[in-house]
Amino acid sequence: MKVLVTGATGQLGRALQQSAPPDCDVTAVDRAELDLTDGAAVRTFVHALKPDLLINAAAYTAVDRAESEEPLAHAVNAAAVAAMAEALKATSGRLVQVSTDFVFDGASPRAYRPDDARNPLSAYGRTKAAGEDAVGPDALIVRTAWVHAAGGSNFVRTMLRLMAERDELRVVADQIGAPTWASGLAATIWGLVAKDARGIFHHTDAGVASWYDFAVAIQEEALALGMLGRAIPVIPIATADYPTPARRPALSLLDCSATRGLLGDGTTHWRTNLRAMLKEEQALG
Ligand SMILES: NC(=O)C1=CN([C@@H]2O[C@H](COP(=O)(O)OP(=O)(O)OC[C@H]3O[C@@H](n4cnc5c(N)ncnc54)[C@H](OP(=O)(O)O)[C@@H]3O)[C@@H](O)[C@H]2O)C=CC1
Ligand SMILES: Cc1cn([C@H]2C[C@H](O)[C@@H](COP(=O)(O)OP(=O)(O)O[C@H]3O[C@@H](C)C(=O)[C@@H](O)[C@H]3O)O2)c(=O)[nH]c1=O
Ligand SMILES: [Mg+2]
Repeated sequence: MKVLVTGATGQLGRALQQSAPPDCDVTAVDRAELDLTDGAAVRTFVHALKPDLLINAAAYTAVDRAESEEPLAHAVNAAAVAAMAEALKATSGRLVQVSTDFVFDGASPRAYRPDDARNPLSAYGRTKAAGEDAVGPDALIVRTAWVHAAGGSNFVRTMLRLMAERDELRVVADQIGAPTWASGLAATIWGLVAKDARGIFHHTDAGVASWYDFAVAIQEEALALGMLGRAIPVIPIATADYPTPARRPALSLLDCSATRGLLGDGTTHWRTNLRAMLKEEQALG
């Protein structure tokens, strides 16, 4: 099977390349090879390669910056997806689109199911919701949340940097979600592809955390691995005390039971995967 992966240098793009099944012939493209803001280039590329499958792991992921760059975020997160869908319709290829918990408003008292109503609070969330709407009838959409990978741009590496630089950290304790290791997400995407799944599926690591809980765990695990020299106080705060340009959901857990049911497997707790990610991060040096 011929597979095109976009976002080759991103967290998920890398993980997808590392875990591609042997029967998949993967072409992975970065921004220099295919700029997603150029819709004509996207269509031309797909028409030339004629992939059986396109996994779109590229996205504009700077949540706060998107508030002042929504047209650019929309071009990458939605218009490019429409161009992919249009070209794949002509070449009879399938599309896998990756989306986010930030399409929800976080006001639900329970974990979001795939068919729950969306109500994004941020420009990033709006552009990702528009991307979901652009995929065409036969696509697979995989929503995930709080993704991290060694070497990537993520909360874990931000915390490691700040914990080395500062004498204390204040982290919001009233935004609840589920951290997710890119490697497990990639395995789930390949598993859903193998099952020829269509429609919307959810994948996060098992368990629940606030960003504050996540930060505390990051410090504890990094200290245990010798990645930090000393412990600093990590102080739980309210969202109101950490103003950001983008609004974020308060409770954005994703109900992953349909995915687990289809794949017949379980997920690993986020803390176990955090430890695995940190070991890889340490090995990168
Ligand atoms: N990170 C997270 O916490 C979450 C991510 N998601 C979704 O998962 C998917 C994968 O995210 P993740 O791997 O973490 O994201 P990353 O930010 O790690 O990677 C995004 C990739 O997209 C590329 N990209 C951005 N703009 C363009 C462009 N104009 N043309 C071509 N490539 C471009 C980036 O290239 P470059 O390096 O050159 O900028 C980068 O390789 C995305 O759909 C994201 O929305 C969902 C939930 C949580
Ligand atoms: C650095 C820092 C952040 N925070 C807060 C801000 C925010 O509410 C929360 C997380 O911050 P970040 O900016 O790292 O996370 P953010 O980039 O918003 O993460 C999101 O990215 C997009 C791509 C997604 O799709 C989401 O699932 C989610 O992973 O932590 C603190 O409270 N203290 C701090 O020192
Ligand atoms: Mg971020």
